[in-house]
Amino acid sequence: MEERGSPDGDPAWSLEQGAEGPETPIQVVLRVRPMSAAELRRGEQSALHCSGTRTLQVSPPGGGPDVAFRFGAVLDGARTQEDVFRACGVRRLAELALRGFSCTVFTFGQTGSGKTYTLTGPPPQGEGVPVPPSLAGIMQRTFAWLLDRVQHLGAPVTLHASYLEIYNEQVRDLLSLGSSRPLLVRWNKTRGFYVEQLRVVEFGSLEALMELLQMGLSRRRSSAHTLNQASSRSHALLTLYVSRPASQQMPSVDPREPPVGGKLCFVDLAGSEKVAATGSRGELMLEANSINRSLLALGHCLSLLLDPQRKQSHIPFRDSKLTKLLADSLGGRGVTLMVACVSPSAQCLPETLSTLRYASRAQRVTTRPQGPKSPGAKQPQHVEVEVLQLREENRRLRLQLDRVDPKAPGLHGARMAWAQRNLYAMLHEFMLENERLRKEVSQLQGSRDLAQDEQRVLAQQVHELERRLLSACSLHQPAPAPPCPCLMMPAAPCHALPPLCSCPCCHLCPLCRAPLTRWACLRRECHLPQVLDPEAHGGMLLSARPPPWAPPRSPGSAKCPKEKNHSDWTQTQVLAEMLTEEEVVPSAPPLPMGSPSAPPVLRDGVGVPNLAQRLEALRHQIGNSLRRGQSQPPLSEGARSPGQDRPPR
Ligand SMILES: Nc1ncnc2c1ncn2[C@@H]1O[C@H](COP(=O)(O)OP(=O)(O)OP(=O)(O)O)[C@@H](O)[C@H]1O
Repeated sequence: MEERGSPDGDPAWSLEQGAEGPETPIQVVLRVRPMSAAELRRGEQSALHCSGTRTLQVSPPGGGPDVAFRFGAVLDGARTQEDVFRACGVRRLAELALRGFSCTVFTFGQTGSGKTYTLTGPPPQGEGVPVPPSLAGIMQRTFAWLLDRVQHLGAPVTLHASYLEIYNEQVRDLLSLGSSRPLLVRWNKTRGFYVEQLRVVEFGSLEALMELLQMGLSRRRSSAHTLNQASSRSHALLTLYVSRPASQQMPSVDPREPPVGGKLCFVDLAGSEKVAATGSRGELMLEANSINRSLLALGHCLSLLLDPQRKQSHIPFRDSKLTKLLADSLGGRGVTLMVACVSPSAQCLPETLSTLRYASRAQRVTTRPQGPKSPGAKQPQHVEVEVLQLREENRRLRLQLDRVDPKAPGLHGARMAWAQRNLYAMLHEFMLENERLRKEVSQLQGSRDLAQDEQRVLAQQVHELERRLLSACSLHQPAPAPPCPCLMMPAAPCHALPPLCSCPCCHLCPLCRAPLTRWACLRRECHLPQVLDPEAHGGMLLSARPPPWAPPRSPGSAKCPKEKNHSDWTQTQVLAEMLTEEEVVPSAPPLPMGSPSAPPVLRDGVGVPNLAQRLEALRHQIGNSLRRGQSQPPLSEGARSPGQDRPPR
């Protein structure tokens, strides 16, 4: 069977070419499982007929017109696990994950329709009885393909995995080392919704990954009921994180966070069930109610996502843990594939029709896949917009809460308690998030203000030192001083008066290109006449020249790179960047506070020591030139005595 979504001719493949791709619909593949032994025993008839590779024909048992449904691919009961793997195009998703996209495969359908079978294959038939490789599901096949691909990539790739289940609206870690207690679902601006303290395990081989899968599968809740002997009672999410070396991506801000990079998530949803049909009682019934409620919330989000106007505003992803964790896959920046599973039996037709409608709706939902982004890329304004949106949602939730009238008909007993518990929990969680965001915004603003203050102080110091340097130089300068050919400083300090050359632009001698020792050209005598030739340089005024700390001209260039006036050069950002040779990021964490007289210190301790050293060098130079000025006799008439015109210290 041909693989869908192959790179050639598939518009979705162009995703990899841009940071944010076009609107991409959720891909839906429909799988009809074969009649089960029990269904055959009961003599049930098939109500489904696959006509072609993309259309499913539904024939109601009592006659009546057929109904047709079209999907990306329709696979009948004769299709093997390998056919399904190929038809779903999961290799394409894995490839996209390797390129930094966030991809999701989820199975959906009634209980007993074959979701778990499709994703992970049948359960082992006994202790130590291995499942034949031909029955391996989409997950094992994708794992094998991915690890093989990584091996042949020729570039280092790091792989991590996490595995969780949502059982009775509580998140549990299926890979936890100790006892598994419920984990909180949180939200932040870089990760969206995420599970706090979820164990993320690094693995390097297919065997290690298979072990993690088996560990999770064996811990996942399952029970027997009328329609399925091994029915999953929870939604399970296994996520693979693919990260490339630091040179190809930004590192994660928090070492406890999973690495930033591509993601491939497999979601095995618990099946919807009619409690009357499955005969669930007690705990089974509670589980069934919880499963149905979260699937209802998922369906509600899908319906709203279909409405372009609603999509822009509020989608109630917070209504359940499942919708929170699938928010990005459904309405966000992920690439998503849904495998809808149905039973062919006419007895299951109402549930099958419900699945088909659900799946039809899902394939009209679009996402905007987006490549990897730096975690710190968001600007404070974006955070503020998010805070505003969250406040609006907060207000809506309060309204919802107010509307829960204890005397309202139909809202009493357990339902009432459930509604209140959930709304209060949601509200509480939401307010905590809001509070965190507010703190973050004010921290960002504080750090930006500090950085600006700091840049102002540095600019003033450099300006002052520059002034002192120029005034010190003028003490020994023969009048009139011909300008230096490099146009960065008067010529006299550069070549005529050794060893006074202090022009930082002359790392190479502009005439002979020889490296300058102590910033003075060793062969200055031989080209002194050229230097002193007034034709060799444009008559640039000192006030129009960049200050001494301006960057050197590119070797071989006859002109200064770009003429800037003095105020341009003292623009604080430009200044700090040139001196430290790195970008000054206004949103970096706040600076440590120092005494006002202490030399300025930039964040991370990298830039400013550099800057401070340069300032120190400038100070040193001024001192030297002053000392020389004091010890030398006046060079010409009209030259002032050093004591007379000593620059302030
Ligand atoms: N394509 C198939 N070929 C053969 N057997 C299948 C197929 N699909 C499902 N089955 C069998 O049907 C039964 C139910 O399948 P499965 O447990 O995967 O359903 P499910 O949708 O995950 O159910 P639940 O939601 O209750 O967990 C299992 O015994 C499984 O082996």
